Amino acid sequence: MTNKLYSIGGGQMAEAIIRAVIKNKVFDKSDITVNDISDARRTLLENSYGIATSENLSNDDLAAADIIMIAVRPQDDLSSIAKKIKQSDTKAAIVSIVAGVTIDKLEHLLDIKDVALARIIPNTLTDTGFGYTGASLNDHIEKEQVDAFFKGFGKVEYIPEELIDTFTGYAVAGPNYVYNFYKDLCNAGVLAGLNRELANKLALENLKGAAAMLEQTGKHPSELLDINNSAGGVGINAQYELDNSDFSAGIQRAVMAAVRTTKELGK
Ligand SMILES: NC(=O)C1=CN([C@@H]2O[C@H](COP(=O)(O)OP(=O)(O)OC[C@H]3O[C@@H](n4cnc5c(N)ncnc54)[C@H](O)[C@@H]3O)[C@@H](O)[C@H]2O)C=CC1
Ligand SMILES: O=C(O)[C@@H]1CCC=N1
Repeated sequence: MTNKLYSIGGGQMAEAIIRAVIKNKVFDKSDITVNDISDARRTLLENSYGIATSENLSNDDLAAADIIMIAVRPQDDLSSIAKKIKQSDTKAAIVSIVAGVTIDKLEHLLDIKDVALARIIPNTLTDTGFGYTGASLNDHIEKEQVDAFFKGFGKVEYIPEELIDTFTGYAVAGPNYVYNFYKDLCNAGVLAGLNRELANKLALENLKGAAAMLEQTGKHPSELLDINNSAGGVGINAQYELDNSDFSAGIQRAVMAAVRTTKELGK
């Protein structure tokens, strides 16, 4: 792929995407430019990845791009950014990674006739090859314009836009729930008397192994729990305490809060 990628915003998520697409040879570093208002971010991106950066949005850069990625936060000045994109007369496909902001709102802000637009929600697992990006396309973009780019930083699931906030709170915030579970499991091991290193190692192995069991067997977790919990035994006693706690509802409330916040941020 020899296209040019121009990212407006070079924060944590843009950096993770850029690192992956360079590593996976979807873009050459010489074909990537990042515009960011932060001196510190521009310096870090130049030094770490050898890509070009710019402090201001230039018409020439925007016009030369094949893909323009909007990677600022929902609270940032999207309106001025959209105006500058329009002024450049660019023919680039616009890809927004901004959580919560709808295609309708983006089309309205950009005010470009038949603009080719994708709203995506990338996953932070970009370095691992795991993690789905959720992508919704408007009526003027061809999947082929962006598919290779999206696959350059993980897996992609094309979904109707009405699902994208749910996808964000559930799947994109998903590693957070797992990190929390891992943290608490490790602490439980330390509480029970294992040293930190051993507790962490055993918990990580179990996370990977349990995921592999779910994937390989295709069984519902309740079936696997039935195998593991012998009558009157260790597992069923642990199960009783989990069932008697806020464990299930806590996870479900957290996901619902994440979905709700995604919707609120986009307003
Ligand atoms: N961090 C995450 O896990 C995920 C983030 N996102 C979305 O990605 C977007 C960026 O998130 P992060 O990278 O985490 O935030 P961040 O705060 O690390 O990055 C935002 C960057 O935009 C720059 N910026 C702000 N206003 C600007 C402007 N007018 N012109 C140019 N640059 C400007 C800031 O200096 C900063 O470097 C957000 O909209 C977020 O919803 C989407 C999926 C996951
Ligand atoms: O918390 C955040 O801002 C990002 C956006 C979606 C998931 N995490």
